[in-house]
Amino acid sequence: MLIGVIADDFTGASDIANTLAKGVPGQGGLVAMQYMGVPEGAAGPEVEAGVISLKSRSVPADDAVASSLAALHWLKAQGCRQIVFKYCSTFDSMPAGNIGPVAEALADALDVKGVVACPAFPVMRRTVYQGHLFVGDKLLNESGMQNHPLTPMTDADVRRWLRLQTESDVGHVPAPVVGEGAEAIDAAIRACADRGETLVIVDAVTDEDLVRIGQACADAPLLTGGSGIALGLAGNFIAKGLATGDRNRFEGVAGTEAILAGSCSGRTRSQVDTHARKHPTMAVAVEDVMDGRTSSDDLVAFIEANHGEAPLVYSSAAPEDVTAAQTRYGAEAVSDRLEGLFAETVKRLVDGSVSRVVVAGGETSGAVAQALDLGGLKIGPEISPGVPVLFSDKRGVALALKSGNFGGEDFFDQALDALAGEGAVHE
Ligand SMILES: Nc1ncnc2c1ncn2[C@@H]1O[C@H](COP(=O)(O)OP(=O)(O)O)[C@@H](O)[C@H]1O
Ligand SMILES: O=C(O)[C@@H](O)C(=O)COP(=O)(O)O
Repeated sequence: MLIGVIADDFTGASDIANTLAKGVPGQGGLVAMQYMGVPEGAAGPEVEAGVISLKSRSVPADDAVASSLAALHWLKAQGCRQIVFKYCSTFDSMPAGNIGPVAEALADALDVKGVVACPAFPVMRRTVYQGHLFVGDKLLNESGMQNHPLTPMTDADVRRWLRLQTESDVGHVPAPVVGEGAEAIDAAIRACADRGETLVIVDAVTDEDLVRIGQACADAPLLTGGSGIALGLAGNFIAKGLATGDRNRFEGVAGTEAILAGSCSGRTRSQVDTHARKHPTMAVAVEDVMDGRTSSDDLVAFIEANHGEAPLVYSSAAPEDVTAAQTRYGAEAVSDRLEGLFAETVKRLVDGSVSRVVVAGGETSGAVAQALDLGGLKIGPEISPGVPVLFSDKRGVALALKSGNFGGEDFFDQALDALAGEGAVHE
């Protein structure tokens, strides 16, 4: 294994696994495998990029640090030369963490300072400029992310947000330096390290910026960021002759299907509305779940009654409804119950006949994937930017784990087709 990734959620893990597997146009990428938590045995010898999915974004900081260090330990034991800590391109975190504490703990363990921190993902219009994170032309805190149910992002200055979470000061490499190229970036990062800054926010507005940053960090033991931070990394290993540019092949999975949405992002809610115009959908009301009137029996029955019709169950709701539910029952209690409901539902469906599963929402995907005994997931073709086909040889199941904010309007149809081996849009 050449490169090891510690991802703080499951959709984020498949996002960066996709980047590493896609690699460089014309040159190919790395043989990538996504693991659900820290695996017990050793990785297969063919794996060049191992991506460990943790559910550490919204847990207490100490727990996030402990699971990330366990992941680091396993990845180092597989021979990884470079580690990436992957978090969300919208920098999802609370003022108390977990991005800062985990990144600093990994840096300490690897004895390194001047570690890049760059959430930019230009293809999804997340850019970092003057240390501020934008979604399209909106500052992060005006992009809708200020309403996130678990990690409301109320400050777009990621240097200031990260400083709330870190022990040492946070450095910054501005866009003009990034534009100068790998050498200038490397020198600027070294200067930050010399000042004792453990983490360094690096501006990036385009994919080319990210490739330059990746090249500057070819020998860095640790990088942190969104999936964009990996854009140049597969190429570094291929250029050194350490990787061949091969990737997994995927033929498609036949069988019945289920779609579950627990994301409340604007994008997912709009995808749900679009899907509902053509397919059977079931809305899951929080109060019915909390009061025990809706259980996995209802969801399983609905999906099974609509096999072949792309059935969708969703709890996705508008910000005012989310706030009302959280005020009434408590945010953690609502998330726990909904995630538990989706997890139990999928477990029962996959134990039955379902073999194509699409999930919207990072935390929701984490709960669902943990409930299934999937083993390592191979990375197949890209369905939509940041969302690849995943397939489990162990269970004969193909999945798409979609970040709430990712995918086009007809994502759910597109994903089911791709899981069947038809019509994946990118290679
Ligand atoms: N109607 C709802 N009210 C309150 N919380 C909800 C509702 N529906 C889903 N949630 C919770 O909100 C969280 C959404 O997070 P996540 O699944 O990561 O989506 P995203 O990818 O958009 O961040 C989950 O914990 C989910 O259980
Ligand atoms: O970086 C990203 O935007 C995604 O890979 C990601 O982490 C998404 O998280 P969720 O929106 O919670 O699914």
